[in-house]
Amino acid sequence: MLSSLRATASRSLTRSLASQQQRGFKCSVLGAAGGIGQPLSLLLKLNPRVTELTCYDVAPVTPGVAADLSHCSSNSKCTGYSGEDLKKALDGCQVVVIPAGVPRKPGMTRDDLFNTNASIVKNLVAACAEACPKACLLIISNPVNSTVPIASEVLKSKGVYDPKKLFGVTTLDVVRARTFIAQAKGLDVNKVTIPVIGGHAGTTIVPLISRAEPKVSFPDAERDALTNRIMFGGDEVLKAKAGGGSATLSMAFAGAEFADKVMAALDGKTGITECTFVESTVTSSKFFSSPVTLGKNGVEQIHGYGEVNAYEQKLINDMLPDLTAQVEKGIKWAQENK
Ligand SMILES: NC(=O)C1=CN([C@@H]2O[C@H](COP(=O)(O)OP(=O)(O)OC[C@H]3O[C@@H](n4cnc5c(N)ncnc54)[C@H](O)[C@@H]3O)[C@@H](O)[C@H]2O)C=CC1
Ligand SMILES: O=C([O-])CC(=O)C(=O)O
Repeated sequence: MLSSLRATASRSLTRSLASQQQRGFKCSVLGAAGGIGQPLSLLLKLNPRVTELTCYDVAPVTPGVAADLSHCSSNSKCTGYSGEDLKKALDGCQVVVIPAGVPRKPGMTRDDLFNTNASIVKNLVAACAEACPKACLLIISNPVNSTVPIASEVLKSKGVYDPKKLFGVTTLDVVRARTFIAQAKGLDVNKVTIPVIGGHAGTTIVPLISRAEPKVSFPDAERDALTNRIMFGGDEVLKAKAGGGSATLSMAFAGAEFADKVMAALDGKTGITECTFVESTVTSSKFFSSPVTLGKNGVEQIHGYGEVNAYEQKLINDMLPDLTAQVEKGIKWAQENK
């Protein structure tokens, strides 16, 4: 009798421990040998939600990058692929993060990258459509305002577009806003939240400082300077690197953070809301970044940007034509380059 009670108790303990266990994810980084790709792959290799990581890049060093990562003593397998082996890297992936493509040089806008990066993103997303059509795709390659619409068109043409699973990664804008506000007000950065909406290029990046938590306020000149610094944070790094590339380490941090949130939500964790650039009806732009609740199937609910002050509303109104044009440029290019 006692031993049967013990067996029942042990079975129920095992079941309850199993239910607490995290689901494991197979992830891929495309562009994994690059300035963002390498530190991003490292952070994903160390993420306990990741059980398998594949690294793909056109650079022949990529299997070596993966061999290097595979020696890290975390509970995930890591393999590397280059050249023709893209589909092998993507096979069975649930999450694919794409930082492949050329970065800016000083004096360039993100839109100047369009001609090169549009076809890189198109080809990589086409391979995802064939090898892992149900994966969540997290696009980092610039210009995000156009590459995400391009990705949507490619997925549509392959008959596998699920708008709930396509994300433009705008997390770096939020990371910068949190950091700069925490520095300005002497706050713990881990307790600062702020929505940053719109797109991911210059003035299309709109931080809603009036909605930061904890509440903060600035004299107008300081608010203007802070807003400008968040909008042009990428240029600050570009200038500081003086021809040596754009933001890589902070982007890897932001990309790994966003990928972790997506995986946590896929795994059933509730209440995760992040700003991300998705197909949207919040404004007249077909794609827009606003707070999005993530769930078991990717996007669960797209929230409006809520109440904003007159200053922020003007920033939104002023940039919407540019954002819309950049989105439409991506859609048109993809439709003409099937
Ligand atoms: N969304 C965001 O917030 C941010 C986006 N970016 C963007 O991320 C992209 C990558 O930046 P970095 O890592 O600094 O550049 P990088 O030049 O250091 O690395 C890019 C990598 O992509 C690889 N690549 C090129 N074509 C490829 C293809 N067809 N398939 C697979 N891999 C390919 C290259 O071999 C290289 O290793 C740029 O477009 C940059 O503008 C950068 C920072 C922030
Ligand atoms: O500025 C760039 O070109 C890279 C980028 O998107 C950023 O750092 O926000």
